[in-house]
Amino acid sequence: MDIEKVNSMDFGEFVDVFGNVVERCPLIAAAVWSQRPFSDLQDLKQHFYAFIDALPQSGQEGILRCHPDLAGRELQLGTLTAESQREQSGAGLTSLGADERLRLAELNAQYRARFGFPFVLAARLSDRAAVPRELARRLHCPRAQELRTALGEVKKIARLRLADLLGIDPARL
Ligand SMILES: NC(=O)NC1=NC(=O)NC1=O
Repeated sequence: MDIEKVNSMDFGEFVDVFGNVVERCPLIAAAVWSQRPFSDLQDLKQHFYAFIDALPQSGQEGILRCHPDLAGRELQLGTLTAESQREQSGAGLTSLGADERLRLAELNAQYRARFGFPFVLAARLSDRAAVPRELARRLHCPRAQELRTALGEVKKIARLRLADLLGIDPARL
């Protein structure tokens, strides 16, 4: 998909296509649509990032809270979005042993208890061994730093999802 096609989309089509670039936050795509026309595909991505960066902290934390836990209840219940299901299974999180799943659940609970939002990481850039390691490491970070780190992961997820939707290599975004 090229930038002319993106710029030609009406509101409904744009949100249908890009509404889950940020997990369960179609409002972001709705807001980005009003910024068209985009000069190129990188500019489109930058507008998603700029919206996230411009939010007050409460809004940024709200974005994190829209993310399902890694290897959590939604994965067990099969209620993940298609993108999240692909990302989590791609990281091997659908084939964890009971002890691995329990350890992740415990770490996720500790993380959420400490920060008040869920642990977010770009699962496609990680794997079943790295996820608990990263979670355990980030659990001890200062809150302000951890919020920045988590939003950075949201942007990585968004870039990979955008690249999929546009049919291009993520390195080009
Ligand atoms: N809590 C999370 O990090 N969730 C997720 N990361 C991904 O890459 N996909 C998800 O659903």
